[in-house]
Amino acid sequence: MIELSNIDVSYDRMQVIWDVSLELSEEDTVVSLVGPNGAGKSTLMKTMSGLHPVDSGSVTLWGDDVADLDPGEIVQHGFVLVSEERNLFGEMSVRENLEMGAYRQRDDIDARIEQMYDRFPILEERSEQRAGSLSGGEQQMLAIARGLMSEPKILALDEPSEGLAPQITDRVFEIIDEISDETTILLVEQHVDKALDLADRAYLLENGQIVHEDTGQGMLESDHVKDAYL
Ligand SMILES: Nc1ncnc2c1ncn2[C@@H]1O[C@H](COP(=O)(O)OP(=O)(O)OP(=O)(O)O)[C@@H](O)[C@H]1O
Repeated sequence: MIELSNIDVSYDRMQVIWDVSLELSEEDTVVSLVGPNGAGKSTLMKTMSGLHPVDSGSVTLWGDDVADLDPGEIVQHGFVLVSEERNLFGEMSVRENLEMGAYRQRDDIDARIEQMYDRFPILEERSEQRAGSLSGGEQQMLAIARGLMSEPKILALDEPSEGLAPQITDRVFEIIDEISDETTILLVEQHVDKALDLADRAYLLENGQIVHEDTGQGMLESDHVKDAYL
């Protein structure tokens, strides 16, 4: 579905990604990208969603070069990024935020909102409330639900548990597990143990390079990962 081939990425003249190749296929449920702060995980996600260009190499979605697509077309191709910042419309209601998530696909919006309310009952309770007034956990659920409104084939989640209490974090991981039955998840998470536990495959990124690829379980058992990240 998505393929990165030998990509290099820089900010101004500082190179932060070096010769990275990875792919996600229809068979994947959860693919986790782990590594220390500053390794380049968010940058890779931004590159995949067309928000940051590559210096060399290519990023393709279903065979089309991402560089030739605008961000809306990338969503239509089935790749949605829920970034760390969540980017909700704080002054708009929960329901309006969900409607915005479907801006590229206006059919059956009400039915899809109902599906989201079934999966996230708290959002139905808060339906008419301003998104900005929700708790951190509720905002994260809204950000995920809004991402799902366009029925992506790949949902990329950048640090979904950022700033959340442990109990809410556990709920967010349960939700990711549920969603992964229908949608491939690309996950970046500071809770490395949880991210690997859910993952069918994982990549370890250090200093902008992929240094290890394995199953989630294999990575959990790796001495290097255990020593450095668990
Ligand atoms: N907008 C930017 N301008 C300049 N440098 C940046 C920018 N964003 C990220 N970087 C740098 O690129 C490198 C990779 O950052 P990135 O945020 O992708 O890492 P990360 O693995 O997601 O880390 P974290 O877990 O801390 O978010 C870091 O050295 C970072 O300082």
